[in-house]
Amino acid sequence: MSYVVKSPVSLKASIKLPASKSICNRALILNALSYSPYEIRNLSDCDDTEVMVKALNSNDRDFDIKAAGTAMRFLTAFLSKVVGEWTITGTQRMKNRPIKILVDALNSLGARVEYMEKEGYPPLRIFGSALQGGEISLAGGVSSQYISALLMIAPLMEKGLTLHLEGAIISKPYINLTLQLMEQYGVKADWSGQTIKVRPQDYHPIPFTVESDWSAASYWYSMMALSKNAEIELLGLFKNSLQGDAAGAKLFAQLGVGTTYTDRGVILKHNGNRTKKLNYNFVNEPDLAQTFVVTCVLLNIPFRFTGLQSLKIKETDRIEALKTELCKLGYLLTDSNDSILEWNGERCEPQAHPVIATYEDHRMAMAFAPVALVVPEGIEIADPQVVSKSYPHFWEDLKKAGFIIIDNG
Ligand SMILES: O=C(O)C1=C[C@@H](OP(=O)(O)O)[C@@H](O)[C@H](O)C1
Ligand SMILES: C=C(OP(=O)(O)O)C(=O)O
Repeated sequence: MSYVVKSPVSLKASIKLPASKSICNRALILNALSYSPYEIRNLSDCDDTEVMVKALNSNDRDFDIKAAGTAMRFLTAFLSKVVGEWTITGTQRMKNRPIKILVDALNSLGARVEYMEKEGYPPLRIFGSALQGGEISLAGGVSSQYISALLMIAPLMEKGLTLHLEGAIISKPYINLTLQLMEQYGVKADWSGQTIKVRPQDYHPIPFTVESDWSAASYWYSMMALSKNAEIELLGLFKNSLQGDAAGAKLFAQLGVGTTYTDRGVILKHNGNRTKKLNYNFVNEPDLAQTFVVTCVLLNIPFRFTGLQSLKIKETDRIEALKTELCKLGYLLTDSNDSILEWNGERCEPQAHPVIATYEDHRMAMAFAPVALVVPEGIEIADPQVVSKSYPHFWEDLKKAGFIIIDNG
């Protein structure tokens, strides 16, 4: 299946963005750990949140969390402290996304988690029991989700938890997000340098409403950056967001998009600024990298993006995927050190009728959709349904904004 996406005559939209799946999936765990009587408001209907809701509400012992990294990591930790025997699996790709650092950590804190197939990867068999906790060291440079997963169950461990993070810490804002939400549910932690400490404490339930997703907002910022005339309002976003990807607004100011905050969201306007080259370290906002790579080449702005080391173990190897798909459009990117992606303006022969492959990665589909604004015949995107991982209504929202979307079967 593929969609051909064509530019609107004029791009005008007021969009209710999906709720942040990162916040939803933390709030679901914290609601469960606090035995909350409250239903979370504005919960996303995206796949990654639906698999969490289903797992937490079911009487099953075997869970399939599909492609959701957060659900795999958070539930592995959560289930290891719920008495019983559980299994957890996911898509073929999930079976190749590493989880050893988390499993080793849990096992040394008193849990029993075993591999069912390949050592170091899902699926897992989990024998849940009360956890002792204590003091451990773990690498901070592979995925922050391991750290968030441990932190959320930490106050319920007998001795609490002291985590010494080794080496560089990637995706820090997501660890902050976890700690801030834990604090809203009444649990305090201390983070100083490379060490995070959580004493034994109880969670306290609260009514909770989820903010809109700043990562999803980035695709609309990209469309604004690529349009001559556009009016875009995004609802449910806040300036003082808990989400690290809110940093995208500042970065897009260098690509010509200004942000005005209102009491119901943001309004995007052209600000007349456009940098000649963009250098940025995405270590804190890895999910924004694809948006900026595609937007920059289309604006003819050379870039050097560093801090991309986690992109290789996400929904797909995003560095390879970006290079391959942009080559189809005539842009030659180079990568180095497994963590740097650059474009110095080099071009290659574009394909006559490119079809953008999406590699089961929602962000490949969404980052490439704005290409429609610069290519008169539009852009064909394969397997467009992948967006349901985080933004199920993405294509409907594009239609509302005036895009023409043709289902090519
Ligand atoms: O904790 C989270 O909600 C997330 C953390 C990040 O992953 P890594 O920590 O693996 O970089 C991010 O890429 C992912 O989309 C969501
Ligand atoms: C990396 C992502 O998700 P996850 O790791 O939770 O599967 C993402 O949404 O870009």
